[in-house]
Amino acid sequence: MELGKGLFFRQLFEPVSSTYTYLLADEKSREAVLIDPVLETVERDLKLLEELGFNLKVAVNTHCHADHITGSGLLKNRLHGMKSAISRHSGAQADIQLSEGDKIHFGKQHLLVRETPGHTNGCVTLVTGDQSMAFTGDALLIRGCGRTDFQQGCSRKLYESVHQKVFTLPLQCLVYPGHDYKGQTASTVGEEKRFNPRLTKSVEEFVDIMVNLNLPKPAQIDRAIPANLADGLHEV
Ligand SMILES: N[C@@H](CCC(=O)N[C@@H](CSS)C(=O)NCC(=O)O)C(=O)O
Ligand SMILES: [Fe+2]
Repeated sequence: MELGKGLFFRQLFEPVSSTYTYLLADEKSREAVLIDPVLETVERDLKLLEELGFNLKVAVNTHCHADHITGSGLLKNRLHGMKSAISRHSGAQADIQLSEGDKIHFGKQHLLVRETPGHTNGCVTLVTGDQSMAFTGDALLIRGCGRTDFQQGCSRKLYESVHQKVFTLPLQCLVYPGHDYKGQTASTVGEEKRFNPRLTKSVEEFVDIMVNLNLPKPAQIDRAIPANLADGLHEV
């Protein structure tokens, strides 16, 4: 999809962990950013970058993932000069440690970092310069949100993050999550403010919903977290 002001955008999917990877690029300079690349789909992403003539500057992880190994480390090994990025609160290694208000530049475009802890301490939401798109990682999912029962999860913190840092964006801002398990691809801030079954509730009701989710552990958690703390380069 080519958007206004020369921003290229593509949503990519990894079916085993139901993870979305996002490719954004500046049409003119050909500089690109990948959000949440997955180890198993690195070859696909490299091929696409080469076919489209993009130069990957940064691979950014929205948080230290528990359900899949990031592709950022392998991409770094394959692409000279590319840098990895993650929140400084994540405890994970990366070339760039992100903080609230930081900008990730690619050509004339940028992504603004909004810290949205709660699913993990180091979760960030990345917002395009024109506030038309927000990449929410696992903080806000479509009609859902990230679980808060491991990795320093805190339901009250997550509720506050989403209300203060995502729901304050323009209503028409598109929401692109880190995962979807039901075949949904995107939402908007306005839709989630009206229809999200968890985050439209009071904070007390939200905490109660989250305590009672009773989700099984992600299948890959025991290998994914140690690997992702090392930028996806440590295998156990
Ligand atoms: N079954 C999947 C893991 C599903 C899961 O726990 N997803 C996380 C995001 S990945 S850390 C989550 O927060 N889910 C919230 C929800 O309400 O589903 C697997 O084995 O990988
Ligand atoms: Fe997660």
